[in-house]
Amino acid sequence: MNRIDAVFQQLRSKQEKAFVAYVAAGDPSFDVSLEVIRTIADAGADVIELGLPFSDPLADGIVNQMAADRALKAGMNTARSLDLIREFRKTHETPIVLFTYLNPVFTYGFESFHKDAAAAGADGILLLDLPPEEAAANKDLAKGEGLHHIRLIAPTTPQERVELLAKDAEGFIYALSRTGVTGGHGAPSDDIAAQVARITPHTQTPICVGFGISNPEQASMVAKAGDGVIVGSAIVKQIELNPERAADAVREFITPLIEATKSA
Ligand SMILES: O=P(O)(O)OC[C@@H](O)[C@@H](O)c1c[nH]c2ccccc12
Repeated sequence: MNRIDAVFQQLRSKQEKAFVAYVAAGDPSFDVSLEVIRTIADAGADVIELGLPFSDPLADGIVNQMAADRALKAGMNTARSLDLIREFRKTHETPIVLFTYLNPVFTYGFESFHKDAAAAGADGILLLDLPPEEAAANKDLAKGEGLHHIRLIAPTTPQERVELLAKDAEGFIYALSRTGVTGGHGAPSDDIAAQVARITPHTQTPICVGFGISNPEQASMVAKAGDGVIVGSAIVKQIELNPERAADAVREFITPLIEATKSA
């Protein structure tokens, strides 16, 4: 069974919500990044969303842009990101969703990317700029390799499209708490429950909510509305601020977020 499905099945039986942590692969270096993702897993995160650094991350705010930049400067690329997963898999079973844009995947080779990502130990792929209408070939490949294709639903997604996306969803659905790019300070809008309610009747697939979540109160509010909480920029910021003790800083930061998610 895909590790993502196994985790959500367990969570469902415990009636617990998922905590999903995003970091950029290789930020600020290969070795520190490996320590960071091991620490995130040990702290109790249910899924790791790992960003493959890309030079033109159009949906990312400044914090994630700078993280990708640090990683690229440290020599990260797609192949090294897969090495990072391979190293992580020697010690940990936490599911990994690879987040990236279409461009680096095309550069690497679409088919070999899916094959190599699955072989390295990835469990899902989120290709930000691959619309579902154009995803047919990708989906076949992803399925072929046992990788789940994670889909985004935004507050601006029309209802017919929500239904289309929900019907074919795999692993979990990524519901954006609001429009715009990642990071940002505004609290996620309080109609998150309404957002989730737009999707729930059309799928059995768990719905996780992300964008702009940075403190335990928000995590708790979001965990009550959906099946999981996704936090990115606020974690990445800890790495930016504490390059010398990145893993410890990340652990200290996410522990209360995970507690808030689990007790929601
Ligand atoms: O950073 P935030 O606001 O906590 O949002 C999650 C996010 O970082 C992560 O899921 C992500 C990184 N890059 C993205 C681009 C688009 C959508 C989502 C993402």
